[in-house]
Amino acid sequence: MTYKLGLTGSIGMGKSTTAKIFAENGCAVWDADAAVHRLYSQGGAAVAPIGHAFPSAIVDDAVSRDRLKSLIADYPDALNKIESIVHPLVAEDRAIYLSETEADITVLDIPLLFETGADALMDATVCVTVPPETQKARVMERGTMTEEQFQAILSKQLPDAEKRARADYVIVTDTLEHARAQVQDVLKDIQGRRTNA
Ligand SMILES: CC(C)(COP(=O)(O)OP(=O)(O)OC[C@H]1O[C@@H](n2cnc3c(N)ncnc32)[C@H](O)[C@@H]1O)[C@@H](O)C(=O)NCCC(=O)NCCS
Ligand SMILES: Nc1ncnc2c1ncn2[C@@H]1O[C@H](COP(=O)(O)OP(=O)(O)OP(=O)(O)O)[C@@H](O)[C@H]1O
Repeated sequence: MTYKLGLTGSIGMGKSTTAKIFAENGCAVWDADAAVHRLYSQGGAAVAPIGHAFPSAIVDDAVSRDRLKSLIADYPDALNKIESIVHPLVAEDRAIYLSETEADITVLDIPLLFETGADALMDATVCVTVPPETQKARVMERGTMTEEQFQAILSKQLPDAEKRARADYVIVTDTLEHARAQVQDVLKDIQGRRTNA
């Protein structure tokens, strides 16, 4: 059975970039945000239930993220309702992926790893981190969110310090070289433990 390595970190901390480095080192990667993109697209399983709860969120038979973001800005509680629809569908997508993968190690990029209790299903966990000023600058640089939207998402996430305390491994994503070296250290450690087990 594949070794399940849960990868988390707050918004903009470097999960996707670090997941890519794990993939370059031979790991399979399942990405929760990418699963949400599939679920929201035409024919995706979230389109009907989101449309039922928020008819204005549907554009061209798909869930519009821009419409969702303005709904959340107007009604902050909308995010809880969206989560209650989306999270079970994401968990189903993950279970199917895990049952089919033949990789030795699978990295599961899950922003809400600890918040949703998915950490209990993992063999080990990794938290990516940078100082809060760097985090905010990186998110704002993308230009996809207002400061209010950033704060709304941040307030839904476990604080960075708590994630770091709970994770088995911490990777500082200040530079790519540093992140690559730490990914290799994590993989060496896991492989060592598996051969000694
Ligand atoms: C709020 C939405 C419309 C924003 O879309 P947008 O494309 O601008 O941003 P993106 O999806 O890339 O999210 C940016 C960051 O915020 C995180 N995030 C998204 N939703 C949440 C949430 N409900 N709670 C905490 N963090 C979240 C993402 O994981 C990511 O790290 C979208 O993220 C969404 O529909 N979220 C609800 C589904 C969900 O809970 N996803 C989290 C992973 S399962
Ligand atoms: N090790 C690193 N060195 C330098 N820059 C990095 C590193 N890791 C990530 N970044 C930069 O930080 C930004 C956020 O990274 P990334 O998209 O990987 O974060 P994320 O945690 O997946 O974000 P989100 O939570 O919004 O999905 C990007 O601009 C990326 O280029």
